[in-house]
Amino acid sequence: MTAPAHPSTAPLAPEAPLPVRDKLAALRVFHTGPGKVAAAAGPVALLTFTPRWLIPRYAMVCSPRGARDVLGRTDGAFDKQHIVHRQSQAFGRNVFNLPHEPWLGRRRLLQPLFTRRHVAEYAGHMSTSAARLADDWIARGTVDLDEQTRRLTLQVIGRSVFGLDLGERADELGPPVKLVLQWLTGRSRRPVRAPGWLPTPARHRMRTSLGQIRAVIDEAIDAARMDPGRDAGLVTLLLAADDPETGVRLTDEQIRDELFVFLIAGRDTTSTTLAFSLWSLGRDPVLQERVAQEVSGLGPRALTVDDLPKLAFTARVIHEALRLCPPAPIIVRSAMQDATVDGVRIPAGTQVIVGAYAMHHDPSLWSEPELFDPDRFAGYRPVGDDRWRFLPFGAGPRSCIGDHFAMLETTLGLATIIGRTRVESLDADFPIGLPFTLTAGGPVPARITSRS
Ligand code: HEM
Repeated sequence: MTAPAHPSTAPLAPEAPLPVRDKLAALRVFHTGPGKVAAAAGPVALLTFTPRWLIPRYAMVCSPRGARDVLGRTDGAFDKQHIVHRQSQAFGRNVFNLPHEPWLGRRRLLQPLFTRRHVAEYAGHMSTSAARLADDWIARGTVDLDEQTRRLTLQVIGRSVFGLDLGERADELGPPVKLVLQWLTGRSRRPVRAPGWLPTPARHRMRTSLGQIRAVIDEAIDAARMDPGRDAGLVTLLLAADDPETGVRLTDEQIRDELFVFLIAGRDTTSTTLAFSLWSLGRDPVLQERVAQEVSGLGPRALTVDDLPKLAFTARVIHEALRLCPPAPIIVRSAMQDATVDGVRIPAGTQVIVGAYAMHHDPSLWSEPELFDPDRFAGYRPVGDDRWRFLPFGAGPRSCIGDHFAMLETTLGLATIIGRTRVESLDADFPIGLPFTLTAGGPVPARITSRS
């Protein structure tokens, strides 16, 4: 896309007319914060603090045009230099956190591994795992959808990405993954912190967790290298991948860093989407019946990637879950130069927050935004600015590389579970928690019965 009007001709974005306390709260409560700033100051607003040398200036962007002007830039004008990206480099430099220049080649190398065709090759494990889990739920009677979908997605990532049957170890990996995410959230929400060399208990716990995760990753790389012919998932493709322009391959350390981010970026996001979808259907028997009927039309067998075109309503349920409960409620960048965003100027050095959750809940962009209505996505083919109002996977050059993988997993997972079970949500609210990605903040209890 072309760059918007030159920033020197645009007026400076307005400062949000809010007390410091409310500005800080808007930064800490990732999902609803940007919407509150937009209500007070309009779709693009600055949050300036003193002292300026200690706390950077922020901008909140909550309009589709604003999102386009930030996320659509292909020249690195809004780069991944935000504190969250720098902090996450403690876990390695990967396609998620690399700045623009080194990112270009890395994404070029990885992109072919995430096309629909490739994903279909290594990501077919969802139905089997989901069917096993659903039968276990029926035996239990009552389950916590949050805990259970986290287990499921870790199992599936274990098989599809690492080529490992994690079995019981999937449960063991849950706590270290959670701790690493919590550490990252804590660091990015606190502008003032202990110096890097200080051995705090939190750092010690984080390093231990990191070691546990890395041990599994190393095991996956070794196993794939020893037996390249086996069904070893994405890791096998990573070992063989090269940059289509330069022919350069990834080093073992780079492969390890990429696998790490696939685990961190792909686990809680997909599990929350599944948990929220199941909870929503568990509150609405009519919608749930429509999913069940769609699945029963396919016959009593394990679902495969070829069934996706026939699971259109199930996919709409997933989209609606991603709208109401986007696992990435905000998308953050740093302005590397002065830039025009939705007609106003954002100065270089500003930390920019695009409010995806705020736009997904904006009544001027969606009718009855709080209503769970999957049919709003029937025939949804957004064009022009409209396509920037729905950002579950981000947008522009740095949009989610795992979007096909995530849609495949969640659609097959939801269809398989609803095809076998009736879900009745026992709580009227879905508890929102915020450890980095938007996840459930507590148990999501549901009563499960068999459909057969
Ligand atoms: C429902 C599931 C998922 C959601 C909602 C989601 C959401 C997102 C979003 C919003 C971004 C853009 C972040 C930004 O612009 O700063 C992103 C980037 C990314 N996601 Fe996902 N994601 C999901 C699943 C996955 C999976 C399964 C994987 C890997 C297997 C993955 C890997 C990544 C990576 C590597 C990036 C960085 C891409 C880049 O900067 O080039 N995600 N994701």
